Parts: sequence; structure tokens; C-alpha cells
Amino acid sequence: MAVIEVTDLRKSYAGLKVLDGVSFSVEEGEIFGVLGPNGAGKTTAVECVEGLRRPDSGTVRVLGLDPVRDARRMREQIGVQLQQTQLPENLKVWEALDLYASFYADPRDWRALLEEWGLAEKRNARFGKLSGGQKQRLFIALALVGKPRVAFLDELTTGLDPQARRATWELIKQVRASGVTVVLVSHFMDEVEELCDRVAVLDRGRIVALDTPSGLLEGEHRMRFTLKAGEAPDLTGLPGVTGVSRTGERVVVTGHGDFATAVTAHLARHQVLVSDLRIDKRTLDDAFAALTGRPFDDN
Ligand SMILES: Nc1ncnc2c1ncn2[C@@H]1O[C@H](COP(=O)(O)OP(=O)(O)OP(=O)(O)O)[C@@H](O)[C@H]1O
Repeated sequence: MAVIEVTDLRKSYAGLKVLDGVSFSVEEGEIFGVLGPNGAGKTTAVECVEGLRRPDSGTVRVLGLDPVRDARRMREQIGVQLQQTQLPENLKVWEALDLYASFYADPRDWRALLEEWGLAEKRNARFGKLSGGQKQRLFIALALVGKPRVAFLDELTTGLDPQARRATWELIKQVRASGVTVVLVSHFMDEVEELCDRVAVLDRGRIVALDTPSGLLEGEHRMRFTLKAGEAPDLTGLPGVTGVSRTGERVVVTGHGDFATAVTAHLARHQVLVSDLRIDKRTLDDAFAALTGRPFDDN
């Protein structure tokens, strides 16, 4: 069952098309990633879904509700992660949870959330004194205090060290395991690959791909080697090979499927010796570049 349905969302700011016909749906119980470089329109799209911004046109349904017309009923059932700047430094951890619980008719007991999210010892600490990882855990706990059916998490691990990022990822998996649908906005490829069941790749206001992370990674791989002895035979006609380029003794072959086996067998048959042989797995960065013609971080 789709819990979120977005159809042909459009939004411009001063003539700039920030969303240019965005459509997607999110299934119950999945972690759905919205991935894109800075300025791609991720936050605008997700805030239209949350009812925080109004699109110029297009429709949004969250649990069958219109985020603007049915705002109250919808907000009862969703949880939204705050951005770093949105809590006063002096607010205590328990006060923040108590405040957010008061927004909901039937909230969770926030004391249990403190335990679950490893914040019990910090219950009297002021927000401004928490570490980055603790703040992030508090934001997630706040997003969950209303027993949401859908949680929206935006730039979850920005500014965290690698250990805290991994720990946060494990917690998000637990959120999904508890039956909550998660929409995860990110510009980190590794995060999306680790967590998401499906990913919408957004670029300049359009969805350029919507697939599982492994689906996005299918496609061309690259093989590189240096010629040591012998002249490389023509590799272009081999099964799966899509391209061959050579600079001096360095050869790069791109291809699909089992092309590397065909290449190495062919080289052996022609008694060509090579060194520094490497096969590069396709990354989500490669996938983004293939989709848009630009590197991911060149924005
Ligand atoms: N309220 C606004 N007024 C004018 N322009 C805006 C407004 N909000 C967003 N924009 C512009 O819309 C574009 C998309 O912004 P958005 O925040 O949705 O992107 P994003 O993909 O979430 O990027 P980031 O990862 O940097 O947050 C940007 O060019 C931004 O400057």
C-alpha cells in the first residue's frame, strides 16, 4: 500500500523551477531515500509532502490525506525531524520531549524513548551541551514521540563522525523494523546505499531515477590494466564490452555483466601480459554522473 503519493509537483521561486514535475510514491514500511546534490529540490519536495510548503501545482496524498486541507489529521500521523537550529540551546532534553509529546493526542511515553535512544543519562542536560550524535538521537526521538506512521528524516548524519553515523544508521533500521515508514533526505551516497529500500534521485527539480540502490548500481563497470608485453588485440567486439580507450600502455575497458572474464581470457589467448589490473565497481556517484552527465559533487 502506498502511504505517500506525489503527482506532478511543481514549484518555482522567482522564475526558477525548483520542482519541475516530481512524481513518486512511498510504500508502507520502506525506507525511501530522496537523494540529490545541494539545491536539487529535496527539501522543497519533502516540505510540500509535510504540508510546510504549498506547491504551485500537483497533488500530494499522505495516508490518503491532503497535507494542506487535512493538515491537522495528517500531522497527528507523521513525525518530522527538526533541523539543528530549531531547538533553543537552553531547553533540557526531557523538556523538549515533553513539549513535543504535548502536540499529540496519544503520544508515546517519552521516558521509554529516552531509554531506547540512549539518552536517559542526558535527560536533564541542556540541548546546547549535547554532542552531535546525542543531538541527532534527540531529533529522531522527537520525530517518533507522536507514534507516527511515517517519519521524515532530513540530513540525518550531517556533521557526525563515522562511528556516530554508523550508530545512527542502526537506529534507523530499528525504526523501520518497528513498522514506521521512513522518508530519508540525504546527499550521502553511502547512507542511501546502506539504508534505503528505494531511492528517488533528484537533480535540478526532476527525478532522474527511481530504483533500489542495487538497481541504480547495475550497468557499466570499468576495468583497467597496464600492458606489459605483447600488443593488445582488439577488445571492442567481446561480449559485454561497451568501450575501450588507451593512453600509452594504460588501457580502460568498460562493459556489462561478465565482460572482464571475456577480456582476460582474450588477452591470455593472445599471450598479452598485463599488470595493475583493477575492476572498479560502479558507485552511486558513477550512476549519478551517467544519469546527469555531471559528477555528483560538481553542483
Ligand atoms: N523559500 C525560498 N525562496 C527562494 N528560493 C528558494 C527557497 N527555498 C529554496 N529555494 C531554492 O530552491 C532550490 C532548491 O532548494 P532545496 O532546499 O529544496 O534543495 P535541496 O536539494 O534540499 O538542497 P540542500 O541539500 O542544499 O538543502 C535552491 O536553489 C534554493 O536556493
